[in-house]
Amino acid sequence: MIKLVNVNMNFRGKQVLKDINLTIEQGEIMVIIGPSGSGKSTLLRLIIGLLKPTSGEIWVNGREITTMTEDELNKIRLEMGMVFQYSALFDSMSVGENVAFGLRQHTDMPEEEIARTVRRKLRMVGLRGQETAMPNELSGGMKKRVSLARAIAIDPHIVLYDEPTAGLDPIMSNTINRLIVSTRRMIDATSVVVTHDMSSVFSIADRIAMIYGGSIIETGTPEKIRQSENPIMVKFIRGGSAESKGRSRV
Ligand SMILES: Nc1ncnc2c1ncn2[C@@H]1O[C@H](COP(=O)(O)OP(=O)(O)OP(=O)(O)O)[C@@H](O)[C@H]1O
Repeated sequence: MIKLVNVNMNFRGKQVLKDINLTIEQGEIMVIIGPSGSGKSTLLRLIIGLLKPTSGEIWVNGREITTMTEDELNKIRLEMGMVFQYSALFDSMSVGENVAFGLRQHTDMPEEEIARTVRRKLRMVGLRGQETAMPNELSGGMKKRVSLARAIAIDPHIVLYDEPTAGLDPIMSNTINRLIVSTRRMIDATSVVVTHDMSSVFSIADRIAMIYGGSIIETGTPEKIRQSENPIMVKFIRGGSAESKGRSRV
């Protein structure tokens, strides 16, 4: 479970997140939406402990992380996997080495077991047998899938996704969305997904939180959000769809 209590974040005096209160239950897929610059990525970086809030508490699986040392945070991060916006694979390493990276860095798992785990995780994301491929031989969607396999290699309790379908065509976006849902089912992970892509939002979310100007203006199930009468939300849902269609043609 993830819980943010009265979280404020300022960058050089500019308030980027204002009094955020948000609870994400164990096993839930929470999708964070909001316009560009509203503070979505900042929220993810706070949850993974890359940023410390100006004030407020952040609880991850029952522990308050804002007062932790870097060593303590590194341990907590082992319970989290992150899928970065641009996949962030190591280009000089093969697919298998990318997926194995965290296991080699943070566990003393024997090589045979690492190889078995890598094989299993690649199978989960539909990339069976791609261990020796290099990232530059892969399409954007395949890179995203490798990035997901790497994020879940150490069986995290929490998976964070930053714009997982950005730049992908609608078919590959659907594949990634199905993987987000099946990953939650397979490893019972709590998932936080930041996205602009409104078609993804409604197909994967258990709940949606809308950030606007640094504040959460509405939280609820997809049905509740669809029926929202908040003019900002109504406008965003319509505009967001148009934006995601435009982007997917690129
Ligand atoms: N390290 C930083 N230093 C100063 N300002 C920052 C920093 N990180 C983010 N900001 C500012 O905080 C605001 C929110 O940024 P953030 O990246 O969280 O928004 P976002 O909702 O994820 O936007 P996008 O959808 O465009 O990725 C922006 O005005 C940004 O310029």
